[in-house]
Amino acid sequence: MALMPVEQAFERIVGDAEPLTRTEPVTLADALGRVLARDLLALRTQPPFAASAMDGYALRAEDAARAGAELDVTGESAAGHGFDGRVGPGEAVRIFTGAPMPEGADSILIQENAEIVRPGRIRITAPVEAAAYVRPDGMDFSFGDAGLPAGRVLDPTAITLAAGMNHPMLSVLARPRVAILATGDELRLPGQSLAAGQIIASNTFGVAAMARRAGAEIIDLGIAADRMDALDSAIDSAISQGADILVTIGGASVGDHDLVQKALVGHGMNLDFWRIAMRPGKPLMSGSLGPMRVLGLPGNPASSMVCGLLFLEPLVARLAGLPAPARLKSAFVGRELSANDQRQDYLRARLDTDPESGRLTATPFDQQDSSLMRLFADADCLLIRPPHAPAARIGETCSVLVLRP
Ligand SMILES: Nc1nc2c(c(=O)[nH]1)N[C@H]1C(S)=C(S)[C@@H](COP(=O)(O)OP(=O)(O)OC[C@H]3O[C@@H](n4cnc5c(N)ncnc54)[C@H](O)[C@@H]3O)O[C@H]1N2
Ligand code: MOO
Repeated sequence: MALMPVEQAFERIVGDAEPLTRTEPVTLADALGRVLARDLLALRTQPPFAASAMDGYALRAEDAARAGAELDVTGESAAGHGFDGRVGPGEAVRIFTGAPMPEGADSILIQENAEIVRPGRIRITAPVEAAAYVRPDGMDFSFGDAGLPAGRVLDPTAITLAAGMNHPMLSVLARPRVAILATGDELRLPGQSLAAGQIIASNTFGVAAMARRAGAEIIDLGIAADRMDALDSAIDSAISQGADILVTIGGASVGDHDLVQKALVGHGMNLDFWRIAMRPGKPLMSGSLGPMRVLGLPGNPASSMVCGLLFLEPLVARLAGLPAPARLKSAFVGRELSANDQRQDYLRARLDTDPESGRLTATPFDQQDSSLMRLFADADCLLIRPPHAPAARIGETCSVLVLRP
């Protein structure tokens, strides 16, 4: 199989992906970042009564058209405790923000424009305009009004509106279920003691974090040894737990112990493509096993991270109904670069921002071996070198993927 160009691979993996149709109820407290599954209508009217927007006096504007007019204060209306009587000519009712307008009153005199002549009597120091500081009922929304559309990502303002419309629970799209399987006889978990030749299965944690950040729920399948029976039972487990995506890590290349593809094909996986024209990440594999999508990431830590950023993150976001982070930016090249071969390079690089112009300069690190994770954690971006790009000089324009947008 020829190496698949990166853009084509993206189209094959992400192009036709649609948000999941499964839904689940969540409380308002758990709604942050979730995606509304149905249009949300108001279950009440807000405000449910004409209300004062200020602390002051409720009165009839015709009694307060000139400074110097005096009025009798006949009662009080506070939020939660309205005034039962009626405001008649020459009368006012003490009122507070959010309190119901008493009957007969049509306007609010703010208290800064009132002098207390004596208890129960005020003088107006500035004329009051008709309807001043009155919020009519339903000013925000009325029962049955459209509040939030299906597909809306629930951020703090949307959650406040949903609560105000009297929805204690919200129906949201289910999170895509991403099963993650590390493969390799050499792998142990962080904290376990290591025998000679063993290393830590570190990638799974980063790939899981990446998927969760993009909106996934994680199914941790642990580590499978490089044996068909171990791989078979892990694949069975992903299927039985209803994974939407199975991500395998390692065993994707051409070595004698790289059995992942064989095990998946044995389960009936439809292999879409294997091997892609990029560096790092060449042995990337994509396929489907029934309704479950399968992404086989290479084992090298930098390779799995780059493949995760390019393909897993946008796929998860798409299935979750969430926008993928905008990572692509333009920058200047910070060091000379040699001509590229047929694989699209993603070079771990430092990104400097000119404090005055805001211009970005990306300077790739000297070392780019795909096993180096310390450098990756130091990097701010990945500088993209297209296939067959000629040598680049300092100051040329390039594209970068920012790692912390
Ligand atoms: N003859 C060839 N050899 C290799 C080729 C090739 O085309 N011809 N491709 C190379 C490329 S490119 C990559 S990338 C690697 C990827 O190989 P695999 O996906 O089969 O990965 P493994 O061999 O299982 O592991 C590679 C490396 O990464 C370590 N590893 C594996 N899993 C994890 C994990 N979960 N956390 C941390 N580290 C992990 C593993 O111990 C190896 O050191 O193949 C090249 N070879
Ligand atoms: O693609 Mo491998 O990821 O170059 O090391």
